[in-house]
Amino acid sequence: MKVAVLGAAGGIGQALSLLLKTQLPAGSDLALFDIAPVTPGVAVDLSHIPTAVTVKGYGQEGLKDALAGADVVLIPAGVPRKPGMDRSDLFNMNAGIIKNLIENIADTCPKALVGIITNPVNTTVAIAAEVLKKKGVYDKNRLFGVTTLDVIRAETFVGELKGKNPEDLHVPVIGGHSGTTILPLLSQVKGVEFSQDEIESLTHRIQNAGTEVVEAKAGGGSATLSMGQAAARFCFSLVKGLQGENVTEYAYVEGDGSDATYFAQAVRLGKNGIEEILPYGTLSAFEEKAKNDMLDGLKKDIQMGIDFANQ
Ligand SMILES: NC(=O)c1ccc[n+]([C@@H]2O[C@H](COP(=O)([O-])OP(=O)(O)OC[C@H]3O[C@@H](n4cnc5c(N)ncnc54)[C@H](O)[C@@H]3O)[C@@H](O)[C@H]2O)c1
Ligand SMILES: O=C(O)C[C@H](O)C(=O)O
Repeated sequence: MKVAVLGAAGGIGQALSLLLKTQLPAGSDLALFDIAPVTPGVAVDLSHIPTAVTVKGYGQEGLKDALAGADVVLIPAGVPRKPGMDRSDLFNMNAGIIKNLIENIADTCPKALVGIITNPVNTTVAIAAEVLKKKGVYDKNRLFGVTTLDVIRAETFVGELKGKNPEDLHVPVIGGHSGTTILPLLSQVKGVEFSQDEIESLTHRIQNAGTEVVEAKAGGGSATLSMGQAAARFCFSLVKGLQGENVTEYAYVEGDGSDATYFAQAVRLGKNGIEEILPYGTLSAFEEKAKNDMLDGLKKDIQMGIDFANQ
C-alpha cells in the first residue's frame, strides 16, 4: 500500500504523517511531498520511528516520483485561515495549488483514491473533479473531500454535553464543509435526547468549530492536530476498503445530485473507493429547514470551482 501526502511539511501534513508512519499496515510506503525545503528532513525524522512503514521525502522537483504507484493521495497543501477570514477567502491562494496537484495525479496515478483536505473543500473538490474530467480519468468513486473533522467534533461535543464517551457515539454530519453547509443530524444520535435549545447551540458550535480553533490560535493557523487525527482515520478507512473490508465514513463526494452535485454523506468503502452511497434517512423539521437554507450557498461554492477549472 502506498500513501502519498501532498503538503506533508505543514501543520496537518506533519501530524498526519506521524499517525500514518505509526499506524499504516506493515509493508506500506509513505511518500511525503511539499514545496517547503524542510520536507526531506521531516521524512528523515519520521524514518527513525521503528515501524514497518518506509518513509521517503520529496521536494519541489519530486512530485511525480512521490505520486508514482500511489494507492491513496491525501492533500493538505495550501494556505490556512487567519482570524476574520472565511474558508472561501482561501480560494484565490488554494485553487491553483489544487489544480496543479490534481493534474499531476491524473498523469501519474489516475486510479488513486484522492482525499482533499485543502480549503475551501466545498470548492476544491469541484475543481479537482473538473481537472480529472478534462484529463479523461475522473471516477466519482475515487474523489473525496475530507469532512471527518466535522464528525469527530460533533461526537466530541455531544459526548461533553451528555457525559458520554465520544467513542461510543455516532453523529452523522452531512452537507459541505463550511459554516451552515455543515449539517449535523442530531435527531439521529442514538441513546441521547436533546432539548431544542441544545440542538440549536450544538449545531452552531459544530458549524463554527473551525473558527473556534482559528481564533484560539490567534493568527497561528487553523486546526492541525485534530485534523491530522481526522485525516488519518479517513485514510485508514480508505486503506481497509482497498484491502477488501467493508467500512463506512462520511465524506464530501459526488452522489445522485438530489441535494447538490457534491454533498457530504455516508459512503461504504471498498476495493474501488466508494461502493455505495448510503441514504441519510429522515431529517427533523429543524434539519430539513437548515438543509434547504444552505443549499444555494453550497451550489454557488461548487459552481465557483467548476468555473475556475474551465476558465
Ligand atoms: N478539510 C478540513 O476539515 C480542514 C481542516 C483543517 C485545515 N484545512 C485546510 O488544510 C490546508 C492546510 O492547512 P495547514 O494548517 O496544514 O497549513 P500549513 O500552512 O501549516 O501547511 C500547508 C503546507 O502546504 C505546503 N504547500 C503549499 N503549496 C504547496 C504545493 N503547491 N504543493 C505542495 N505543498 C504545498 C506548504 O509548504 C505547507 O507546508 C488549509 O487550506 C486549511 O484551510 C482543512
Ligand atoms: O476552519 C478552518 O479554516 C480549517 C478547517 O476547515 C476546520 O474546520 O478546522
